[in-house]
Amino acid sequence: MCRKLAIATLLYSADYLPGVFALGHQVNKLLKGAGRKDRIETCLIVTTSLFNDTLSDLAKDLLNSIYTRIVLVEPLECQDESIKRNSDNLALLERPELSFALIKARLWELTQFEQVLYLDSDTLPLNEDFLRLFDIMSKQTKLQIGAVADIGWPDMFNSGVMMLVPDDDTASILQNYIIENTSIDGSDQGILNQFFNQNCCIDELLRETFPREWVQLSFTYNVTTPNLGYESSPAINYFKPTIKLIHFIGKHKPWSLWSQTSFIKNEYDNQWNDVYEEFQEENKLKDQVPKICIDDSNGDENDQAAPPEEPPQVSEPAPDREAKVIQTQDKSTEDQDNESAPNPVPLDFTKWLTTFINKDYPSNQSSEDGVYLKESDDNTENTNSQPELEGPTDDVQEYIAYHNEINAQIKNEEDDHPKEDNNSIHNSNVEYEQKKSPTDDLQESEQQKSAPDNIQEPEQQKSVPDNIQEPEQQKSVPDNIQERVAPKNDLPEEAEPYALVDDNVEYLEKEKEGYEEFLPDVYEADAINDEEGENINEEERGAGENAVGTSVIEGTQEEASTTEGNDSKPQQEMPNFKFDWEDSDYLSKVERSFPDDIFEYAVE
Ligand SMILES: O=c1ccn([C@@H]2O[C@H](COP(=O)(O)OP(=O)(O)O[C@H]3O[C@H](CO)[C@@H](O)[C@H](O)[C@H]3O)[C@@H](O)[C@H]2O)c(=O)[nH]1
Ligand SMILES: [Mn+2]
Repeated sequence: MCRKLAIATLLYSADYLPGVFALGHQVNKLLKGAGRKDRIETCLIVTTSLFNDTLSDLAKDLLNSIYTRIVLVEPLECQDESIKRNSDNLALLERPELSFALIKARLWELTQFEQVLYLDSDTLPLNEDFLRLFDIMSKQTKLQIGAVADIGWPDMFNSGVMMLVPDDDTASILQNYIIENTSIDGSDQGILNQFFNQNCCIDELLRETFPREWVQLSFTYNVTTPNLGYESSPAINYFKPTIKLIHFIGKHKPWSLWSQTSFIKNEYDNQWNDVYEEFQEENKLKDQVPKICIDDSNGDENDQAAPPEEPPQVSEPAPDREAKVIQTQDKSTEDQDNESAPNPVPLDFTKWLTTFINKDYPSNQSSEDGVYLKESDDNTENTNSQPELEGPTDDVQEYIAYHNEINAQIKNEEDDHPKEDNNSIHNSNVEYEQKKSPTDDLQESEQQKSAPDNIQEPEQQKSVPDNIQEPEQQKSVPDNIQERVAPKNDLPEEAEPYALVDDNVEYLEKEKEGYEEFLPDVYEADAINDEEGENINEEERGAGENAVGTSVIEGTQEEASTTEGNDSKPQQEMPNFKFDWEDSDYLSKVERSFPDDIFEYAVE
């Protein structure tokens, strides 16, 4: 009998895409190395509106190539109420963007799998040994969760790495529990602990009958960093060879500018960078996605070019999609002579976002619209829910607004300084994109016919509607809630979200000619044909598999970095990339809601 296994991660905002890319890339590599690529699926849980409305075709294409299954999910029912209820606790965390992480509760809806290893997108497995979790927890029951103690409160688990058994009943009960209870930390970690962790049952009497169980795993499966408490601990040296996975908790992720420019670098940040670099190289993104560097002398940014002699692989100019992809390369390719820039930063958030976010999205939306608001509108009758979604919504709006502003700026600069035509393909694409008209949209719609097989994979099509139409789940929701538009009704009959996916892919298909080389070759339609044969029946799954690894310990190693790659070559004269608003008091207005990276980037 086959055990259907998956490694899943989550994405509900575009700024975590680097994490999702790097993680997927690394997991694929390790699965391959372990000879388990055909036995364990890689699954991305992504919010429908983010995927359909916000991500660029390039981003979707990459995600499709990395993950064997992409599951589009709608916000939880009563998300607004839950977020509101949790807002005070979440404020203590100072991480408003995490309000939406409650959507992790949908992981238990992935009943197409018998067991799922969930990994936050800010995690990085270091070696194949992390796959041992499937062995350690091979007898896991649906009432158990396997996780590592959190360093903040070790009687609770960290929800960035979780072994779970999907189950409709559990999913339904959990989602009701979320509706009715306030999370300790205002987000998923708190509420999942309250739901699964016996330690969170502070009434001794009730604890006797606590129905679920946290199975504590070795810290080496989820070594969180930064971890100041352990920073100078010799334990890190002792346990280092046993560490299987690193988790970059907190506001600053390895891909954020703060991390990139910080003098103090964690060696694991560097490892993450290596993986991301490799991902880019394998997918030929280096020529597609611009970089910047930070000029330390004046704080201005300067673009680092993709080599102009290696333009995208097309000789014919200007399909729409390509134009989108190339759109931001104008700055980075113009006037470039391939100098290696000092202090290269792998991700230019501004341009990076314009590459991976559907450029049409912001311009088609009113400034009041945002990703989260849109989702909220889709799922509730309450159209005034935006204040409750303040954090993420504002963030998304802000960076979309920012992104528009940058585009406008770039365009102005182009008008002022017409490009030298040493990159005619790029330039023509840019112009093409900027001239994009309604006619182009018509052309796009013509392209929406046959999607590639991988997307039409029936299982994948099934996954969302099945999950969302789960009748028990509906039943168990209180009446007042049920009257609200249930997610299943918002996912108009299975095809609609996929129609959108297909549209995008279809769009790719037509353009594929120019991108063939670019398209990664890692997609495997049938990832699970598993004969692992462990044949574990539900009943046989005894409780209390105390999967405890032997060693529990360790935290972080922060190391002063040798600022590698900092070989300051003289900068080429670059257009002034400082914006008017930088001299105004604009930043004082936007500081509150800008994502860190962008804010830091702007300040610098
Ligand atoms: O804007 C966001 C924020 C989060 N995520 C996803 O949600 C996960 C959780 O967010 P993260 O920033 O990783 O949270 P942590 O800093 O790791 O904070 C802790 O607290 C969170 C809230 O309880 C838990 O979700 C985490 O697992 C736990 O490690 C991310 O990895 C992403 O997969 C997004 O897609 N977009
Ligand atoms: Mn995390």
